[in-house]
Amino acid sequence: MDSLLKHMVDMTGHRDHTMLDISVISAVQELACASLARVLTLASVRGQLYVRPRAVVVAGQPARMEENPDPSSPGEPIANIPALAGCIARHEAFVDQVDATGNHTLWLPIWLGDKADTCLEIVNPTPYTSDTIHIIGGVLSVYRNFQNLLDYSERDSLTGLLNRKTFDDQLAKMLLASGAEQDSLTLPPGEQERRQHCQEEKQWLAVIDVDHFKHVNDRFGHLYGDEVLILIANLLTSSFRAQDRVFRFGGEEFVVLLRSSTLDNAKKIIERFRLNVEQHDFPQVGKVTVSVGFVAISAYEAPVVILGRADQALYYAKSHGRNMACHYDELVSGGLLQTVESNDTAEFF
Ligand SMILES: Nc1nc2c(ncn2[C@@H]2O[C@H](COP(=O)(O)OP(=O)(O)OP(=O)(O)O)[C@@H](O)[C@H]2O)c(=O)[nH]1
Repeated sequence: MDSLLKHMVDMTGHRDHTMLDISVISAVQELACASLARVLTLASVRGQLYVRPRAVVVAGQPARMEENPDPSSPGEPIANIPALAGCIARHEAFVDQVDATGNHTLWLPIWLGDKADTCLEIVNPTPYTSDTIHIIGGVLSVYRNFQNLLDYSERDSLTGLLNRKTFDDQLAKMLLASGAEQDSLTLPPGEQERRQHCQEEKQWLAVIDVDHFKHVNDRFGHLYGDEVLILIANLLTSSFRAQDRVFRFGGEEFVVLLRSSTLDNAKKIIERFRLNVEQHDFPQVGKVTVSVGFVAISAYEAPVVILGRADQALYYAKSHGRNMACHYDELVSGGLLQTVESNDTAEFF
């Protein structure tokens, strides 16, 4: 009982999804004396469910996050794990399967209404007692409630997108990850040149602003204005990829962090979104357009500098006709934007 309480205190002491995941699998692994426990993400892509591990703990070792080896892949099709696929299809609380080596795998989806986007997987050489399943079920209920609470504090209440506060945390994490990656690269002779020729995958930041939104509010009223923002949030979510992150920054401004993309792909994805908005028929309001400014994220630049550059490209789009996406570096190299270095940051004129 002491151990259970200790885990509950630990779980509810976090303000971060990653730490909460680490904390829940550590608790479950210890309470079930499991050889392995994982937190799985269940992602729906074009109507198909995929499974991807996001945290793992092996008995005797500390829990750790699982890096996605291929960010462009949504994971393993759930059809490859028939027992779990059946459990999800039947909306069951758990399913237990014994494999050829005698190991028992217990899957417990975290249901929120009729949707489960997280599942716990616990592997054990011996069968689970009903007491163990009961205790784990209780831990998972606390986990689910706490996850809900974290979601609520991280999201914008109108659109359901991630909010500005979450953006600061996620950008800091992205900068840390890309800094570590860049530092670990010791390029052999010739590789530097080769990389400059082929397009490198980078992280990108895009700032999106609805054009003439004040006019929408003034002409149709705030309720229709709000509906436009919700529909644009939906178009953002459907136009960008599952590994990208979409934020409402406030008002009619949105920010997207695009992960691991070449310049050509980043352009294509952003342009696809801009066109999706242009072609959408907004009820009552009719046509709405957006302007976009985007820039590559560098681990060696302060967040305020990166954001400032994307804003400058957005400002350029706004003042040159709107309904367009502008790439900061292209504007600078084309002589359309000028930067002057001052101290260690760049300023614009
Ligand atoms: N309906 C609604 N309107 C909002 C919300 N937040 C901000 N606004 C409005 O968004 C409008 C933004 O107007 P401006 O900053 O002048 O920009 P704009 O009219 O889009 O013009 P450009 O950006 O230059 O194309 C203001 O009228 C704000 O009141 C919101 O949550 N809901």
